[in-house]
Amino acid sequence: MKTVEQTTASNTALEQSIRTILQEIGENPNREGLLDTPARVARMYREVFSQVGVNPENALTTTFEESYEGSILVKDISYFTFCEHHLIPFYGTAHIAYIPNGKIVGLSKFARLVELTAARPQVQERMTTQIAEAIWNVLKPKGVIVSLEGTHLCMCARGVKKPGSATVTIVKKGVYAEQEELCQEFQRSLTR
Ligand SMILES: Nc1nc2c(ncn2[C@@H]2O[C@H](COP(=O)(O)OP(=O)(O)OP(=O)(O)O)[C@@H](O)[C@H]2O)c(=O)[nH]1
Ligand SMILES: [Zn+2]
Repeated sequence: MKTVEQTTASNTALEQSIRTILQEIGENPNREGLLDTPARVARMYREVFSQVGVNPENALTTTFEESYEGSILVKDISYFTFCEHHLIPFYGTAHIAYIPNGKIVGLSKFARLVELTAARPQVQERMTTQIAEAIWNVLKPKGVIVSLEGTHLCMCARGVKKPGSATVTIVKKGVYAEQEELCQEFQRSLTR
């Protein structure tokens, strides 16, 4: 846990770094429109990177015993995160399905899990894996499948400039890795 003095010092260091970036791109950080920008961007970074180093499993602390034998799908969970290569957003939707093995979790916790993995510099593959592994480790289900659709601004707004391109990642564990028909059922549910 950081002390107030340490937090203030690192806030100041973050603000100073942002001021330096403004100077280095040829801007005048002292002009009126930019005066509050370093503090504002520092606040934003603290917000959007608030879960750096936090274990994704922390989102799944409350579980319930339940003998449900079917699959559970929570789809279209929107997310915003930041590409760790360029520190600009990628965003999209997450779809999560699992087949429990005596233990379930509140539905909102999947959205919390997505939020927790999103609030840090990310790559889409690792975010997908972190979500799947947290569910696999905590609920010990028969199977879990996680799919993320992502639009990467680093591919749209700069570099190759390909707006409209989308990236899909899928991680399967347990029976989803073994039984193709379960994956097909998952895919069909997404298109309904
Ligand atoms: N695999 C993967 N790559 C990503 C993700 N987000 C961004 N990238 C890619 O990260 C790569 C970084 O490549 P570099 O060659 O080091 O950086 P760059 O010169 O800016 O690359 P360009 O984007 O091709 O201009 C780029 O190809 C991005 O498209 C992600 O979530 N997963
Ligand atoms: Zn990027």
